[in-house]
Amino acid sequence: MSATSSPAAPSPGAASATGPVLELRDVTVTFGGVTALSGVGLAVRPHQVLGVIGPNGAGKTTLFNVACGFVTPDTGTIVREGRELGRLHAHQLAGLGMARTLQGLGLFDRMSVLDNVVVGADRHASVGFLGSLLALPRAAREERELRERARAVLEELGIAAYADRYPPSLPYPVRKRVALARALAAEPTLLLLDEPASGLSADEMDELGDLVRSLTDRMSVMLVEHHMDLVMRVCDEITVLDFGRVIAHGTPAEVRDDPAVLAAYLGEVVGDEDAPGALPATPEGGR
Ligand SMILES: Nc1ncnc2c1ncn2[C@@H]1O[C@H](COP(=O)(O)OP(=O)(O)OP(=O)(O)O)[C@@H](O)[C@H]1O
Repeated sequence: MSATSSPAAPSPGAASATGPVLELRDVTVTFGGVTALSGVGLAVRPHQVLGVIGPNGAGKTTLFNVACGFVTPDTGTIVREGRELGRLHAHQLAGLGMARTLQGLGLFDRMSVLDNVVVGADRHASVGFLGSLLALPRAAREERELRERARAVLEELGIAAYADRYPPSLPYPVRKRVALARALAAEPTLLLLDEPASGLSADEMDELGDLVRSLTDRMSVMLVEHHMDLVMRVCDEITVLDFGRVIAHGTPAEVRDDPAVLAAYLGEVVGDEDAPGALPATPEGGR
């Protein structure tokens, strides 16, 4: 199965590299006696949505954590725009132009929605927390700009009306959008999404798909996701894992028809198209 280049045209101002914005090369991860990933390679290209799928236990979460730099592989390398990454802490991601959302959302319950998103936008602040405490004029200006950027992202995601609310009072799909807004506020060039569709209705998932596609003019996206219909609809390319190995890679159409992929999912879905992992029988607007 052959890799294809992204159909999305690069736009000025986003990632300038023509090579991959993120590469995993020959990555192996073991936990005790369990091999979670074995010799895995993948590449996220500029302005592309790369999907990562696989049955339960295939290694998707481990791969996501490796891509974020939170799990150090036993062997292999992670390369961000040509630069090899070592182990990272969460606060270092933004400086690398990376942002991610997690299944657990990780919102601050005692901060307003707007403040949660401001935390994400903070990457651009140069004065920092101490400057804010001392109320330096520059800090005040940066604070204003951060809040403006955060409000703009809330508008973009259609949740500006919730700016002054607190996460615990909001429905789950709105909280998911807040988590996404926080990631986008950092203006990343690479967005890593872990199961963004979990807990969403079919309509909400469609909206999420449109939104993810709309981001590709300014960033690349790696989407780790169970919901096959979403993956098939929004991804330019898909890497399929099973038992910690890449068993297929290609366009949605190529992956959908791959016998190895069908075999890997057979035990999981048995023709139940409503199941999260079910492979749709017909293309759903695949590009
Ligand atoms: N911290 C850990 N300690 C031991 N084994 C682990 C650990 N994390 C993952 N594993 C094992 O590694 C393998 C891959 O797990 P991983 O969670 O990455 O798969 P997954 O594709 O995300 O699964 P799911 O779809 O069920 O979330 C599994 O066999 C899992 O049991």
